[in-house]
This record gives sequence, C-alpha cells and structure tokens, in this order.
Amino acid sequence: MSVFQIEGGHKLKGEIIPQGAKNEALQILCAVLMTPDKVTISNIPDIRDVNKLIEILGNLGVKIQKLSKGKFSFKSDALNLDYLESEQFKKEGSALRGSIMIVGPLLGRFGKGYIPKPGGDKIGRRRLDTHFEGFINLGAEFRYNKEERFYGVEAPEGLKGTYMLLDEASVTGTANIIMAAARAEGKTTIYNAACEPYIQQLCKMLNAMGAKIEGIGSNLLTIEGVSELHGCEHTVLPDMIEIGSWIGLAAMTKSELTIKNVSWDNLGLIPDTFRKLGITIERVNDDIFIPEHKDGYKVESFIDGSLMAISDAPWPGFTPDLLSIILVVATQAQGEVMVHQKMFESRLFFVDKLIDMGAKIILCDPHRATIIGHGFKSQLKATTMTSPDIRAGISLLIAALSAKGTSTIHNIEQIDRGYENIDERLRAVGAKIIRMD
Ligand SMILES: CC(=O)N[C@H]1[C@@H](OP(=O)(O)OP(=O)(O)OC[C@H]2O[C@@H](n3ccc(=O)[nH]c3=O)[C@H](O)[C@@H]2O)O[C@H](CO)[C@@H](O)[C@@H]1O
Ligand SMILES: C=C(OP(=O)(O)O)C(=O)O
Repeated sequence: MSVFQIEGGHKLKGEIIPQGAKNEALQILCAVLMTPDKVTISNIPDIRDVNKLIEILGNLGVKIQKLSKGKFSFKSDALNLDYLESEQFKKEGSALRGSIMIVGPLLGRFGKGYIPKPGGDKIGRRRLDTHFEGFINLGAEFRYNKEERFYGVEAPEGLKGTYMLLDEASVTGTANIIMAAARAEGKTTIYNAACEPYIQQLCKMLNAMGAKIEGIGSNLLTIEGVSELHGCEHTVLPDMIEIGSWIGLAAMTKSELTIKNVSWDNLGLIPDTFRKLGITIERVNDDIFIPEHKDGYKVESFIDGSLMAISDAPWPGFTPDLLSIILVVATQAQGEVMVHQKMFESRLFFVDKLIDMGAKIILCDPHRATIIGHGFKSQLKATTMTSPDIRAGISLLIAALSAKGTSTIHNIEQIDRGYENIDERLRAVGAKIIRMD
C-alpha cells in the first residue's frame, strides 16, 4: 500500500484544472451499454474507480479505444453476458460503487442484469432497495443470493413503464432506473428522483442517444420508452467535489489559487457554503479565484445569531461528499460550526485524527460534530494517519498540508479512487508531497 509524506506549512500558488467528475463518469460509462453504436466520451478522469469500471466494461465485451487523454470510444455491439455470472465478475463488480449502474442498462436492453454487492466507501449503510424496487415496478423479477451477496433482475418479456415514487432520492438508484425505463414500453414517471448534475448529464446524454426524458433537473422525471438508442458524443463536467476540495485547500493553507473552468452554473450551493465559513470566492468568467486569506476567515452566523450549522441534503441541497472538507476547513476558521452529516452514519469518525493534530472538535454523535476554530492562532501538528475513505482522505491531506511538520498518510489508494494524480498536481502549485510505494 502506498503512502504520502507531506511537509506542511507551505503556501501554494497557481492554477488548477479540475478533473472530470467521478460520479458522473461512472453513470455515463454504464450508459454506453445501452446501444450497439459507438459512444465517444471526453473528460473521463484517470482515477482508480473509473479505470476499474472501464476494465469491467472491457471484460463484458465492450470494444474500447483510447483516443487521447480522457477521451475514449466504446462500442457495445457484441457483449459477453456470460461474464456477468462468472467468479471474475463477482470479484471485479464488488470493488467499487459505480458498477451497480450496469444493471439498469443491461436489464433495459437484454432483459437481465446481475451485480455482486457493490463496494465504495464504508461510510455507513448503503442499501440498494431503491434500485431494485424501481426495477420491480418496471416489471422485473428480483432475486438475491444472500450467501454470495449477489443480486439479479430479469424481465424476459421486457419492461413496462409505470408511475413510481422513490423511497429516497438515491443518486445511483435514480440513474439505474432511468436507464432501464428508457428502454421500457410506454411512459415511466419517477417522482422523488435525484437530480444532481450527474443525473442531469446522464439524461442529456440519453436524449442525445434518442431517449425521451423530460423534467431534467427536477425531482419529477417522465421517460417515454424507445425501442432502440444510438451512438453519441458526451463530455463529462468538471468534478464539483474536487473543486470544493481545492477551495478548502486554498483557504486552509492561506494560498492564492485559481480553479479553471469550473462550470459555475453546475456548482449549486457549493460556493455559498464555503462563503459561510468566511472564505472569499471570486467568479472570474468560468474560473474560481481564491485570494490569499492573510487574516484567516471568519464564520458567519445565522440572522438570529445562532451557531452556524452546515448539513447535507439531496440536490439542490449541499452534497454530503463535501462535508468532511467543510469540517477540516472549519478547524482553522474564526468561530464555531456544527457539521451535520445526515445521510451517512460513519463518515465523521475521522475527526479523531484531526483531534490528534490539535483541532478542537467535539463529536456529538455519529452524525454531528462541533468545531471550535483556531483562527490560525495555533497550527495543527503533523502526525501519522490512515485514510478511512475518499473524502476523509483528502480532508486529512488538506490538514497535513496546513500542519507544522511532516505528516504521513497511509492507505492513499482511497484518495486515488477519486483524485487524479493528486500528488503531481499539488507539487505543481508548490506543495511538498512525496508518494512512497
Ligand atoms: C458513485 C456515486 O455516485 N456515489 C455517490 C452517490 O452514492 P449512492 O447513489 O450510493 O448514494 P444514495 O444517493 O443512494 O444514498 C446515500 C445515502 O444517503 C441516504 N439518503 C439518500 C437520499 C435521501 O433522500 N435521504 C437519505 O438519507 C441513503 O440512505 C444512503 O445511506 O450519492 C451519494 C449521496 O449524494 C454520494 O455520497 C456518493 O458519492
Ligand atoms: C462516497 C463516495 O463515493 P462512492 O459512492 O463511490 O463510495 C464519494 O465520492 O464521496
């Protein structure tokens, strides 16, 4: 397992180009299974999870061509569906979360889809009921092998459109159901649909392939099923979670950074949420400019003077994937903040490591932490830590870059799941970070 060694306390300066969005890429890559025609995708991030999914597609028989950096073509005209029942698939499919989204396209096009219990971050319960209830509503038969933790859906007669109200606005669940419904007979209405930019992008791509989806960007989608889809070209948006991570990094290391071509209109509440911590974020065309915060940043309070609380919610609420970064940035703010992680129950335990480094944090319960900011009056101290999940990992990395002394982070494969070449890109703006295998 690889390790990062980080000499903290240095200011960074320069420009960062965000990578393509991990969570969008995972959906879009699954959608290439929906047509025998060629699909060309640009801005695919070169990260572990995405590369694992591309490998699964290859093993499933998709013809894949790398055209240039981040640009690939895919042709799913001769798939090997036997792979889905192989031991190899059981191993490969369970290595990441995004693999779950191959089920919808396969069910819609071939009448069957299988998946082992998918992996991804161990950040609490991550049930799949919404996905399978959606497929069942469309007429699929569901089976689950508890021993092997292997899920299957079959619809030899095809799927039938229907109305459904999702029990929760699951991101990957909505994507899966949309892809199945796009090939169902008749009209499907999905209420309480997730509507993250990832989902909006997927719907736009499917419409470009000939699907008929309306209500994009809302929680009420209607999908008129079609009997075939054709090829298309698609470009993945910049990764809003990576953009938020760079904002946090700039503030916490008092660095001046420009984040290029962020697609502002797709960032939702992200800039304003960091502004609540007192961070200055300037819009320059489609870039974000973060000036050096020489005097630190001061947390705002609510109109009635009560303590600032930042929590997650399904889009257009604030994404849960940036709360760990908010939390670490709050450790150096002037003022107090309560971070409330409503969706996941095991995502805040990494605060132990920050407390070891000298941060003032009270973990109130598994979902809530109160942070009493140092206001840069005292620096965090370097330490040795292990990255428990992708976003805690990047948060610890940000803490280490701002800390006094040299820190070591183990299990950086977690960070590599979602951040492309992070050490090289950090070095390019002046960070002192070494990767050791
Ligand atoms: C590969 C991928 O795209 N992963 C993202 C996706 O995961 P994923 O699609 O797996 O997450 P879901 O949207 O299904 O749900 C995440 C968690 O939130 C809970 N929940 C969800 C909706 C809701 O209205 N109320 C609620 O409590 C669920 O029970 C679950 O524990 O969405 C999550 C939520 O934005 C993100 O953290 C993940 O990065
Ligand atoms: C939780 C995340 O990813 P995954 O769903 O792939 O585990 C994330 O990207 O923050």
